[in-house]
Amino acid sequence: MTWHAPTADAPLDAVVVVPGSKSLTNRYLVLAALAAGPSMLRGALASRDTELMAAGLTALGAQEMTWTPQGLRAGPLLAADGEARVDCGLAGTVMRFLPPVAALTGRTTHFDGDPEARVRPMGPVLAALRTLGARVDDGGRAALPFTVRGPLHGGAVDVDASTSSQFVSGLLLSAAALPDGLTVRHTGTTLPSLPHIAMTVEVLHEAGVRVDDSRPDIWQVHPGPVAGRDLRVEPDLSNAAPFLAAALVAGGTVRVSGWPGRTTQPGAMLPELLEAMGGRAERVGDALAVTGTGQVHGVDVDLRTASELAPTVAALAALADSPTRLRGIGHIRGHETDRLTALATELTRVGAQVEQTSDGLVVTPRTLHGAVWETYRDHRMATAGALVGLRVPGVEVVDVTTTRKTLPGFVDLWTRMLGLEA
Ligand SMILES: O=C(O)C1=C[C@@H](OP(=O)(O)O)[C@@H](O)[C@H](O)C1
Ligand SMILES: C=C(OP(=O)(O)O)C(=O)O
Repeated sequence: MTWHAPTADAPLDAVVVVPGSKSLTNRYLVLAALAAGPSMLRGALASRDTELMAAGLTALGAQEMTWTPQGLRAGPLLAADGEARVDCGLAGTVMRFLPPVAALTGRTTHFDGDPEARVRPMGPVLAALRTLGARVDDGGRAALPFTVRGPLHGGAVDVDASTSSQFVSGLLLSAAALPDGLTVRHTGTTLPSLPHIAMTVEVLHEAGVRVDDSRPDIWQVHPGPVAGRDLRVEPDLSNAAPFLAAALVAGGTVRVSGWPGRTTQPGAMLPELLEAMGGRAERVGDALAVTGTGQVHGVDVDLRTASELAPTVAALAALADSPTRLRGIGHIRGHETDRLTALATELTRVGAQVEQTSDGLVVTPRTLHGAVWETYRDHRMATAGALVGLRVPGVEVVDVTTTRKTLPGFVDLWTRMLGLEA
């Protein structure tokens, strides 16, 4: 089934309310399960990735995971017997954050996920768990499916997180529950997505956990209780990206409400990035408003701290008036799909000239034409196709419902932004 991406036939004038952040919701859920008392996550994201996280924590013994109109009520883990099973779907946060939690419970836990998840990198997490005393059976594949059994002792562990910052975040999130705490040292030459590690440190601090991150590439989590919390989840700024980018393509203004004044989300980079590509970004009340003219400029940008934005920026680049170079994102070959190949293939199919480099893409705009846009079960490939379709008639996005990974209401929000009936 394909979705006919609508073109924008007039400048935009829209307010978009984007649901809660996937990265924050799933961190808060893990900490809620490790806390001593109940938590309430107001504005939590309800999507496939967060539902899988809640279900995984329930399988591991979480007392409560209840969606209410106000948000998600989450209760701590209780001791439970027997073997547990966790379905990771295609969620990096579930497959990297839950194995340490499973090891803490001492139960044998079987992890698996979608076929596409079985090629996502897991080796450094599994090696770290073994170093810390857990038994891991992965059949030598260093990938899903695998079985984990605790106990887990703390201390210190080295991890090469050059293919995903989530290896570090996953270990840190569980570390306060270890009797000795845990010091994690990154040993690789590059480290992507530093803001996501800062996000992990920040949510730990907010839950009363002491973390020392004063040395580069080393994080020390002290043992201690995790506080149950009543909190509000920020909107997902990475999901806001294609909507704000739409203003550059179609002209007019798109406002995303509830934009945080300060945030660890990589979407913090969007105002500067969209300005470099030809927009104007300003705060209006609690919103970020982006205004465009319909003319998009190419950029040369290192996206290693914000690689989730790469599909949006690559789609914009194909509609620009000059070439774009994206750097620092070799690791996104291990995201939901090999995103460098997927973006190069689909942008080439609609007529752009795209070269893959070792750590990114060079996109040279050409006259584009409609085509079937494959999405490879990748939510951000679907939203990138929608963005190209704003300008290019006849873009047919395959399996647009893949957006339910983090944004189940995508098609509704997109058509409403265009002033069309949802
Ligand atoms: O910790 C997180 O919530 C995330 C970290 C990043 O992963 P990588 O470091 O693998 O890019 C990001 O791309 C992903 O979407 C979410
Ligand atoms: C890379 C992403 O997801 P995940 O959390 O599955 O790694 C993403 O959402 O762009």
